[in-house]
Amino acid sequence: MALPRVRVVTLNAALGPLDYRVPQGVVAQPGDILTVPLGPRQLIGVAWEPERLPTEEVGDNRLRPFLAKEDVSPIAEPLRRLAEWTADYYLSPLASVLRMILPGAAFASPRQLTEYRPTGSLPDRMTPQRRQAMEKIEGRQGSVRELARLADVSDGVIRGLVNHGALEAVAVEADAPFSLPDPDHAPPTLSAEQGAAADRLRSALGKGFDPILLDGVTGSGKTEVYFEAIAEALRQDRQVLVLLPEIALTEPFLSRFEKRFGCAPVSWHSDLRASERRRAWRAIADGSAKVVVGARSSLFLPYRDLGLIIVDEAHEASFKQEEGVQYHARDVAVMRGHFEKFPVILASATPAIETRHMVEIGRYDEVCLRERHAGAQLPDIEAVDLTHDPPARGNWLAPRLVRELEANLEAGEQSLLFLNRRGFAPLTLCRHCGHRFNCPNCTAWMVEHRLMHRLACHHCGHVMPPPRLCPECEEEDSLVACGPGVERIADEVQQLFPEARTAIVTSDTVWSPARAAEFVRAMEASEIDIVVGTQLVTKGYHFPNLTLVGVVDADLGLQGGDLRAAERTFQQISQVAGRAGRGERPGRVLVQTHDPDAPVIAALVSGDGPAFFEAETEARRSAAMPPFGRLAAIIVSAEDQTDAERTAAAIGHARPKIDGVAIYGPAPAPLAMLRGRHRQRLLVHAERKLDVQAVIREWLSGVDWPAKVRVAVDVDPYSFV
Ligand SMILES: Nc1ncnc2c1ncn2[C@@H]1O[C@H](COP(=O)(O)OP(=O)(O)OP(=O)(O)O)[C@@H](O)[C@H]1O
Ligand SMILES: [Zn+2]
Repeated sequence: MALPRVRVVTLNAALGPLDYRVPQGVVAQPGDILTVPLGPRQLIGVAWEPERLPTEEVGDNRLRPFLAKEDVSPIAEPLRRLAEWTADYYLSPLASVLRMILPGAAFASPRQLTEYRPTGSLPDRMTPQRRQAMEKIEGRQGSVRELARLADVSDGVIRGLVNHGALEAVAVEADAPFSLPDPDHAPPTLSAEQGAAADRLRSALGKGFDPILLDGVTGSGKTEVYFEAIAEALRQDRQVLVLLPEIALTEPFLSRFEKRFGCAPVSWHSDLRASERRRAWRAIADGSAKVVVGARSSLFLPYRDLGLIIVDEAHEASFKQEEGVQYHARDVAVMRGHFEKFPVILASATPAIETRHMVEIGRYDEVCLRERHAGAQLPDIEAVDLTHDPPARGNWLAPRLVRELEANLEAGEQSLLFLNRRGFAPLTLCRHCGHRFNCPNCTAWMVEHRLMHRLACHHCGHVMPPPRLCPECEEEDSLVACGPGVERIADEVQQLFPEARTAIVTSDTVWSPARAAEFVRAMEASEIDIVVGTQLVTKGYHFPNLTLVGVVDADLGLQGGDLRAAERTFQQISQVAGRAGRGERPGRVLVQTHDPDAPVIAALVSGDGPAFFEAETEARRSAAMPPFGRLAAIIVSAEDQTDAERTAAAIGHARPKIDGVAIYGPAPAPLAMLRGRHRQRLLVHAERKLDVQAVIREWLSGVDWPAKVRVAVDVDPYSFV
């Protein structure tokens, strides 16, 4: 008789499925999480249905027993199916998907652990490193390793601070339970329109798969309305996941949630400490974490009884993961609802063409909110033609916008200037010889950050101090900043209105939920008059006293010929415009452009979004672009240029000749070098009905390449660099 055996997928993407013997007296079912031996190592893996993962059978005599069954809930069948679907669709190893279900922190730490926090006293001897550490740590708490990483110092510096009494140990109970949100804590009084929408969402709960687009203008109360769906899920004792596009949005969400439900939800994002991660993961898996709010990585966690997913700001491109498994969290959220049979709500004021199309063909239902809450009006949008009304020399704000800022300051109202560029200037060059500062690792300019006093590459993070001499011609003080970033706009505002209180809001200044909370507090306390920010401030926030929005450069996003450039510009400007006039006073929006006749600008000004989307949709349809056709990018990269070129050429050479598929390239990717790797790209354009993954899988399986070359496939790409 054959020995009882189990097939295991480990979390190591380089390994295929492995078979183990089931030790006597133990039962192993698909989904169980096991510790298995591999040579001298121990690995975590998941038991899987053997018939779904065919592999070469190992004889009974070579079968080793697995070591242990982990004391956590097994991965349920629908989640196993979702993992397989994700791996297949995005052409990724199943192991890489499992790593998102079972992140390291889930098992690592013990029940009780030690963390450290500032005591308030400083050591007698203050080294620059110690000072840096204490500044960066601020009021935070974490393990030695976490604080060291946070402060960008060695573990030794942190230990030194502990020994000198500047940091003290705290014992943390790793698995303390979370509070339960109360669906009846403080329900709002909904308007008739909101009430009807909430009814529709509530009625979807507990009845199976039901994807719904919640399409409501900015400030219409989408959040209030989907909170009612959350309340219903809580009454049915199901778990809920709310996906947000950025962790900076988490904090305002938490406090709003707490007002409605009496306690904060469980959050999951990259800023969590290991202890918080373990605690959240365990509560998610045992079902005691009722409502989870998180970034896209929270989508794959093993919820015990998920009954609803809400994707807020569902049009946001940041839901697309650009590394590892290159999945789109919005699309996988819908698939999760399909496998686990629950409703999925996509909330947006500017839904993506892909999502609208799903509504059009009847796959998704649509619920609309057409009015702002409490009679607030949508702001007027006006174009400022920079050709006719140019800014003063060396400045970036047109006289018309400056006058409006002044009027707003006098009226004691807040203003927001939007420019999607971090730093002071995107390009630095030598006025004497024309030398440009490029990143040594990337095809990109070094961006000047005056606040941090350095030049930085936004692709790889390479930094250098701004040199006094030009490295090319050695001319002194010859470097000039070209073009504006938010810091430069903030400088201009300071010069125009020295008395105004300004704040710069970018990922450099608001990098954590705590920072975001501080920004919200300062805005609400009217400690800020003018905010200068990147896309980080365009969504989610609700500041009633914010009445003027200026878009510094509406043409910026239209450069580069990206498939979604116009759509994204429309979404971004509508979103940022939507921050204005949310309270009692009406808002106004000035959009600076060199091309007021461009269809996207004209549509924003006339308010005719539907016509713009229709024209964009038709353009996509006639070019058979997504969602009417399919795209996939194959990126070949290597440290050595010739290696990358050779493999790309071999892949190009083996290209399949199939009706309905066009293959472009290989050619150097627009970002020809990234993090020190040379990149070649092929683009696959296929008819909608074609199984493009099967074509690519078959194609690449016939080509070999050296281990130092990386070949990544990006299915449904959002980035074309
Ligand atoms: N029925 C209601 N009762 C009380 N306050 C409400 C109600 N509906 C909306 N609000 C308030 O109006 C403001 C805007 O609502 P909310 O943020 O939910 O809109 P939104 O559609 O999600 O906005 P956006 O898409 O612009 O982020 C919030 O401060 C919210 O608390
Ligand atoms: Zn770089």
